[in-house]
Amino acid sequence: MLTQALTPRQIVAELDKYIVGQKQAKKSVAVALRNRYRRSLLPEHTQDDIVPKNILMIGPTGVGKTEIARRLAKLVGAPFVKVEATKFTEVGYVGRDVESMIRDLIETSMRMVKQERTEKVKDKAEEAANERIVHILAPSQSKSKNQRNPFEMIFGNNGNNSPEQEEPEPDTNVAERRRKIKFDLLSGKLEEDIIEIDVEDTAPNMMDMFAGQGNDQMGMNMQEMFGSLLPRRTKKRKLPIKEARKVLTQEEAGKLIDMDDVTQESIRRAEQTGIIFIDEIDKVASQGRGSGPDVSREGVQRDILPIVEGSTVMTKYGPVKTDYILFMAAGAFHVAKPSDLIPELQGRFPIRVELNSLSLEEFVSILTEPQNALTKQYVDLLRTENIEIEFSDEAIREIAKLAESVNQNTENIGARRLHTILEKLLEDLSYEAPELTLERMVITPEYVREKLNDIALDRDLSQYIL
Ligand SMILES: Nc1ncnc2c1ncn2[C@@H]1O[C@H](COP(=O)(O)OP(=O)(O)OP(=O)(O)O)[C@@H](O)[C@H]1O
Repeated sequence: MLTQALTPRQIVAELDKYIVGQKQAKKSVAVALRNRYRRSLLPEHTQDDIVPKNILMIGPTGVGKTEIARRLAKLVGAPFVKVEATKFTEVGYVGRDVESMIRDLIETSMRMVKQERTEKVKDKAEEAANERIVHILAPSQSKSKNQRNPFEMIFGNNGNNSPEQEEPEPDTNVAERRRKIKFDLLSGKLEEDIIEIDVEDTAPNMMDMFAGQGNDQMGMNMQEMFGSLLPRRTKKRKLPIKEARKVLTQEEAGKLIDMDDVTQESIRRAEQTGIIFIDEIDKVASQGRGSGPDVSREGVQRDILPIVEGSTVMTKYGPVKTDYILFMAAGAFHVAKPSDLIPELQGRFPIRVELNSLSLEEFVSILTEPQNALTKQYVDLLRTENIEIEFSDEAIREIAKLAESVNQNTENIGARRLHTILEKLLEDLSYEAPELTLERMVITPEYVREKLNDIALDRDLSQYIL
């Protein structure tokens, strides 16, 4: 993929568009990604000797760890999943469940590839869908007049094809009618007309009901395994033509896409470019040779280890090798230290980066600079109600200060605090917007104080509201 050829500097520049600060972390992930590209240029036998160097991100909550990983994946079109390591310590989880992260990755990969392929055949599929609509609106006379024997349709009629048994050509009237309908259809005249179509029935069937839970854990599914042997069930639905076209286009696209190819490409992409983000890894680090919870925490690390070291996981799409998947683990490490992880796992995450707590200045930048900055989002949303809001620079500073002080006085949740504060700040305006007649509104520091001071200064209140 072309974007993989981005230089580390270009990758950092791309990340800068969305994430404020955290220079070191951006650099490290950029290098890890570039190394992957470098590896792909090497001869195959050398490639196999080079394993990706996984990254351990250390930093408090809400400072951009997940955001960096997610943006990186998006940048290069890599399948991405995030899991919480603590999930595997929950009651009911057993060792093999850690493999679900690979199954989730392959599902993500399948979805991406399927979507891309669907996009490619979209025009053709829509054409076929239109053709089907025309045939439904103007069925051929032969079928409607003398329905063929269904057995004959399935088994043929042993070559006894006498001329009168052959399906007559649709007569010129039908052809003419179809031509006219097609013209109306394509010029958009029929969009609201109701039409009845046969759609595939996706409701669970008896096979699935008998299959129970066990198969699900293997990532298997009876319908998928035997689906092709069973007759496809359809049901009739009445829809406006514009909706029916969407359904039929999906179906037609499905016929045009080579699913074996999609599966192979998805596996390749997950294996070679996949990124798995394992959050809260510090929560499964154990201190001292404990018993009870410590044992289970160490157990989770031991379960994760083979996946990170490189192994093969069975999925319903086939075996998936984990050797070249890029793993990023993250944690606050307030109590446990990276050295409390089992040594083998420490060795698999040789790149360590620290992410800093965000400063007041950084809060100001987060509010205004990223392409999807929070204040821009609210401006866009309220514009749909014909209200142009504008945040004065001082108001932004006031919001940032409030966020910082609430973080200090309650729990420090980093930039996430900006989300809750802004939501509260604009709550009344968002509620009243449809009835307001103003066209422009400037959010001033006074407005911020008026809306938020009472809550922000009251520790108990802000714990619940902000
Ligand atoms: N440096 C940053 N620049 C821009 N936005 C940020 C930054 N840090 C955090 N955010 C915003 O805060 C939200 C939470 O950040 P993120 O999910 O990256 O937290 P995290 O560090 O991974 O914490 P956790 O480990 O608790 O998930 C994101 O949705 C993002 O919008």
